[in-house]
This record gives sequence, structure tokens and C-alpha cells, in this order.
Amino acid sequence: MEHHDMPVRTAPGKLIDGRAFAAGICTEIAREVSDLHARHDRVPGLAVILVGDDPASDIYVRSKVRRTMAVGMRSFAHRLPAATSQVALLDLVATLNADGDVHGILLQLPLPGHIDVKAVLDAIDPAKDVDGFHIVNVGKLGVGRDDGFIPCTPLGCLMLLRAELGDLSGLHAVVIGCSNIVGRPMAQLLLRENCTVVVTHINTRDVAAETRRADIVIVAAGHPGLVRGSWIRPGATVIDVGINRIHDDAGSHVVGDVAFSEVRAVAGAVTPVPGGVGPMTIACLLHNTLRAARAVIENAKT
Ligand SMILES: Nc1nc2c(c(=O)[nH]1)N[C@@H](CN(C=O)c1ccc(C(=O)N[C@@H](CCC(=O)O)C(=O)O)cc1)CN2
Repeated sequence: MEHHDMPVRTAPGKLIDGRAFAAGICTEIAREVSDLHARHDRVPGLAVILVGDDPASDIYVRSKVRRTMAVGMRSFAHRLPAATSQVALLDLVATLNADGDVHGILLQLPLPGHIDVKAVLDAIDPAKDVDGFHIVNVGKLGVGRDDGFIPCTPLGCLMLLRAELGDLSGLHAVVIGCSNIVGRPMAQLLLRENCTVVVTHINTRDVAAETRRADIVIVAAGHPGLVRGSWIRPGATVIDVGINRIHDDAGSHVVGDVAFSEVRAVAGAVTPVPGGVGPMTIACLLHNTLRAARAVIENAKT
């Protein structure tokens, strides 16, 4: 009998099309925005703050502004120089907190080094914190409450997982990376779904061995090609959150954190990069903004 390190598959794993899924969410959001406008003569507004001139952040902010307007919401973009002081930034946040036309506030990360990120994030009104980074919203997720805002990338991953797998209860999930933007909130969300959750990080002794046990693998390590096919349990669902810009002979392109063709050969389903989790991040931002706006507009006494 022939022996293989891995079971031989006849077909590669399914590609999870995050771009198409995100487009569907945005179509539904646009319908709900139009309905809100028809019933209350108000539209949701999202303020985006960009400090400095990081080229990737600039692209993400442009995309957020474009998509906000495409679903019929109002967009308020605040582009500030890299030398902006903490006091000036806090002043802007206070102004936006008090502005009735602004239902969501997003501070694009990363910020220049002289800014105390925690202090600025915690100055945002938690009811307008559509990124879910305010300590109140972090705490709500931490204790399994569902009345806070969930960070957009993990929320997008969860939506894709639910669509793919249905009930996640009892599944073994491994989250690779423990950032505040992705890994930690992702782990909390999966716990809330009754998964058994392992979070690996830089000091984990054998990440590959942990990953081989997983029904669900979420990779947010910022390390191109980190996860190999041999790490994946056959049939597992793999969500690749990595966005790494590579410059090679073929030019400049974006790759994720998994060795894609190897992993796809073993996995049951995998998200591509680009076109997987990335587009879900912005769709979930608009989802959170609609929720924030509804809470205000539908409860307003006229
Ligand atoms: N305040 C925040 N800052 C940052 C967040 C966040 O959720 N809130 N996440 C990332 C960047 N990000 C949104 O801000 C983001 C990243 C990637 C994409 C995306 O659609 N990616 C495409 C590929 C894009 C490319 O070619 O470069 C894809 O994966 O298909 C959207 C949003 C850090 N900062």
C-alpha cells in the first residue's frame, strides 16, 4: 500500500468568494439605507479620520469613502498631517462625537508614533465606535455580550464561516496571531459561537501541531506563506487574513499568510487573497455604521 503524508484529494478545496459575499451585504445595506431615508428623512453618516500619509491607509480610506457613498450613506473624511498633535486629534473626535449627522467614527490605523492610540480610541463615543476598538466594546465582546460593536475584520471572518459551515458549535478553531484588531476579537467571537479556541502567537512552541487539530484555521500573522499544506487537517476551513505586498519579477502583488495552492489542496475551503477577507472588512464597517445610525434615527423623538 502506498503511503502519503497527506490524504490524496481529487479536487482542490472550495474558494470562499469574499468579494461576492461583501457585494451582497452592500446591496442589502443600500436597500436598508434607502428605506431608512424614506421613513425618517435621515441617512447614516460615517466619519473617517486619517492621520499622515501611509500609502496603504490612504488606499483603504479612499475605498471606505467610495463604498460609504455607494450605499447611500454620507461620508465625512478628515485627512490630517502626520504632525497633528494628540490634542488636535482629540478635539476632532469630540466634535464628531457631538455631531448629530455622524453616526459612526473610524480612526484609520496605524497612527503616527507620537499619538497615544488607546487614548484617542477611548475618546470616541462607544455608540459611534463602528470599528469596535473602544474599551467598552472590547469589554462587551470579552464577556460574550452582543450589544457592542464587533471589529470589522473578525466580524467579516465570522460571517464567511457561518455561511460556509452553519453552526460552529463544538468545532475546534485555531487563531494564528493575537493582535487587538484581528486575533483577540476573533478568538472571543469564536468562543461566543461555542467553538473550542486555541490562540497561537510568537511564543507558541509548535504552531503547526496546534493547527493540525483545527476544523477552522484563522491566520492573521502578517507573514507571507507561513501556513503550509502539511499544517492543515484535511477538509478544514481556512480563513486567510494576511495582506502582504510582495515585490518580485512579476511586479508588485498582494499575498496572504497561507501557502495558497498547498493549503487549498488539503483544505475543504479557503479564502483567497485578494478577494477573501479584505472586502468583508469594509462591508462590515458599513454594517456596523447602519446599526449605529438605526439606534439613533429609529429611536429619535420627532
Ligand atoms: N481603523 C482600522 N484600521 C485598520 C483596519 C480596520 O479594520 N480598522 N484594518 C486594516 C486595513 N483595512 C481597513 O482599514 C483593510 C485592509 C484590506 C482591505 C481589502 O479590501 N484588501 C483587498 C486587497 C487590497 C490590496 O490590493 O492592497 C483584498 O484583500 O481583496 C480592506 C480594508 C488595517 N487598519
